[in-house]
Amino acid sequence: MNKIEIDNISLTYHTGKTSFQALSNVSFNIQDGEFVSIIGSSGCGKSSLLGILEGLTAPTSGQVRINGKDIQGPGKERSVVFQQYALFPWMTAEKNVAFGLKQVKPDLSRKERLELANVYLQKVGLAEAGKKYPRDMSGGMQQRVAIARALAMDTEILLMDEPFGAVDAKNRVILQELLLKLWEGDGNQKKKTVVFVTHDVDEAILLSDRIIMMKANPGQVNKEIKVPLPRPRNRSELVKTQEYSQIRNEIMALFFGDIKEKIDQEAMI
Ligand SMILES: Nc1ncnc2c1ncn2[C@@H]1O[C@H](COP(=O)(O)OP(=O)(O)OP(=O)(O)O)[C@@H](O)[C@H]1O
Repeated sequence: MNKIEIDNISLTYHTGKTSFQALSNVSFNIQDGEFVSIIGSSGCGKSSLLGILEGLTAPTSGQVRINGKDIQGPGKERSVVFQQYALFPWMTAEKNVAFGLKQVKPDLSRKERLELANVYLQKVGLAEAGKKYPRDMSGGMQQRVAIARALAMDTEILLMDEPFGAVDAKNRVILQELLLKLWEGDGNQKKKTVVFVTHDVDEAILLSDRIIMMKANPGQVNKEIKVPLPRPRNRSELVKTQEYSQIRNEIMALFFGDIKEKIDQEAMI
């Protein structure tokens, strides 16, 4: 079943007298419970597309349907994790997580919200950090809180815009493993539909069922690439397989094709 239908989306930004077409005729569907990454060179419109899925940006033309209905703005079935942790600095970790719950589970009491917040902080390895403020946490810890907040909201769809882009290499690997473990679950829970924007090819292959490669000027879908690697996935085993190398090589060739013109132009300057 299609969870998300992106139907011929175009987006033009207008700034003063100038206009810029960021997206052109973007169409693809995302299945219920599918993990889809959007990847492509800088400026190809990945964040713009995610903003449209979030409901904060209206496309200039085209439609996005979720569960078969046109979206009219942000909705309770979607939660978002950004690159910058977007935590409220004046709230403790548990209150940041509980705040997200207030919007989607208004029937819970304050005490119940804080309890649930702590359950999710525990899931992301922050059982002891509930009373800490963002200023007292590392970037990696803050991003765990942001993930806990999104997961605690228990929305059907999780939109993630380069969520590990601002953390160091070691924490990036740890957070990728954590997300993979939480999303794959133990096979008994219903999987969330995830749309994950990244620049990192290996991250996209490790996590995704399918990768949407975009290209720039204007932003459009270049190719959809299936990632039929078995789950649960193990990074160290995966990278040794021929299938992994094939997918990686295909993506790198597409990337290079997209940026070659720019490299050639700069070489002539
Ligand atoms: N509010 C805006 N007004 C005008 N132009 C914009 C606006 N937001 C984005 N753009 C332009 O639209 C294009 C796509 O931007 P977007 O941030 O969606 O790309 P991206 O693929 O996410 O880039 P990156 O990987 O660098 O984050 C870029 O050229 C950008 O400069």
